[in-house]
Amino acid sequence: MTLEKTPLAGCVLIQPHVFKDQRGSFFESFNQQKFAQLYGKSVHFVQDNQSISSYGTLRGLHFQQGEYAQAKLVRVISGKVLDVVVDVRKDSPSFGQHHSVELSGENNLQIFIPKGFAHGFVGLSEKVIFEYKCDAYYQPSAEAGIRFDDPDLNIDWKIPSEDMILSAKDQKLPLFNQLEL
Ligand SMILES: Cc1cn([C@H]2C[C@H](O)[C@@H](COP(=O)(O)OP(=O)(O)O[C@H]3O[C@H](C)C(=O)[C@H](O)[C@H]3O)O2)c(=O)[nH]c1=O
Repeated sequence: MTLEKTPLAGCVLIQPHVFKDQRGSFFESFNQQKFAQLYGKSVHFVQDNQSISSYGTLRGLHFQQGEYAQAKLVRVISGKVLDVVVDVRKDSPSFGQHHSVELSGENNLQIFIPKGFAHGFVGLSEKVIFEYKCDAYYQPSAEAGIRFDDPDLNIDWKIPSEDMILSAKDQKLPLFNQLEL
């Protein structure tokens, strides 16, 4: 397992070590002790989520606020996404900046997203099975979000807008400069 920093403080990429043999492959998708040794801080996840999306499905940008803020460890079990995180920590040097990375069932790459980030992804393959761990429980009353096409963020989602599939909720999310953080 190796860890690589991103330009956003606290947000890191994790590359598990994949064991391959004549049967196929194996890797530890999460190991609390190894994570803490590499990251320098422990994390205690309490909820695992899975979503299945078709090509063009864009989920996000979402985050939970206050005491319900979630750190997440996200990965793609099969398929491919462009995963995007936005730093919404007002006191952060990278406040308002975003980082995107391709996660896939092929590269097994994971991204650890600390509390204080909005998160979203768009499906780049025909079908995506997406799995992520959260260190705080789902709390609908604490949900917040940013419109995917926010002009200040200017995120390149890599697919034509006419291919995008969004929930009614996500289509009505506020712009970044309308957030009360
Ligand atoms: C997030 C969540 C949702 N739900 C229920 C609420 C809805 O009835 C249904 C679908 O929820 P939603 O449309 O918010 O699902 P996504 O658009 O995939 O939301 C996720 O999208 C981005 C990528 C994230 O990082 C967030 O963790 C999460 O907000 O599942 C639950 O019961 N528990 C949960 O933890």
